[in-house]
Amino acid sequence: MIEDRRWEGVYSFEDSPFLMEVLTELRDKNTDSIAFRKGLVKLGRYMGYELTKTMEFEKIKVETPLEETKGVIAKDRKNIVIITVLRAAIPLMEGLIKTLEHARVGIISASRGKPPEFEIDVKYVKIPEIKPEDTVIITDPMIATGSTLTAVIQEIKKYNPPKRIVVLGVLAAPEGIEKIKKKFPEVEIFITKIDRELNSKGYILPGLGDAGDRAFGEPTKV
Ligand SMILES: O=P(O)(O)OC[C@H]1O[C@H](OP(=O)(O)OP(=O)(O)O)[C@H](O)[C@@H]1O
Ligand SMILES: O=c1cc[nH]c(=O)[nH]1
Ligand SMILES: [Mg+2]
Repeated sequence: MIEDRRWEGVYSFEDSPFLMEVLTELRDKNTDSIAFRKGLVKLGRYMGYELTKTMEFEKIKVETPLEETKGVIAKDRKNIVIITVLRAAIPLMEGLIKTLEHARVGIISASRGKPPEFEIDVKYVKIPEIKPEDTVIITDPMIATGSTLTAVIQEIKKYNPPKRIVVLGVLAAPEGIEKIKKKFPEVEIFITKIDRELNSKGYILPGLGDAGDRAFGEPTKV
């Protein structure tokens, strides 16, 4: 995990050969949706484990069948709310919850409109109670313009303030991170890799394409 020099509280995982290998598979246009979803599950699981390194653990004593020794007990790990942003975050959440098994899960649907406005349509919000000791992990694989996450964070701010708000994703464009950190400086971002830029249609370059479509197929218009 490396803190990016451009912002405070923004971490990438370019130092992890395992994550870079999974990301390479996700980027490959020949990766089908089964392998793509599996890749997202793997990333979620591993990044959930990495996130525990930033959490509070308490030292305790433990009795083995032979003698007493020192141990630890997770505090923060038991106070987690994962917010899944539909659609593409579903496999990422599936992986995350394997490492953070105590988490309560909220769902938000947010779909991004056409350029240049990229209007965000939030239609479905089901969030469990948020307590002051909670870490809220918003999971969405792509931070492009940052408009979706801005709308999602605004939605979460309507609830009780948690101890931490953390964003966990796969790829981000610098523009998107800049937008979120400017509006919500307290929000921490953990992202597999920060890419170069956005194209005129708001896609991340080099990116991996449309994460929702690659995981679940292109939606049909009726
Ligand atoms: O930072 P932004 O510019 O707002 O873009 C990022 C959003 O775009 C994608 O969702 P999309 O709207 O394509 O929905 P989908 O997951 O259903 O495909 C992605 O999963 C993010 O939520
Ligand atoms: O590159 C991008 C940008 C937004 N949403 C995606 O799924 N991919
Ligand atoms: Mg999409």
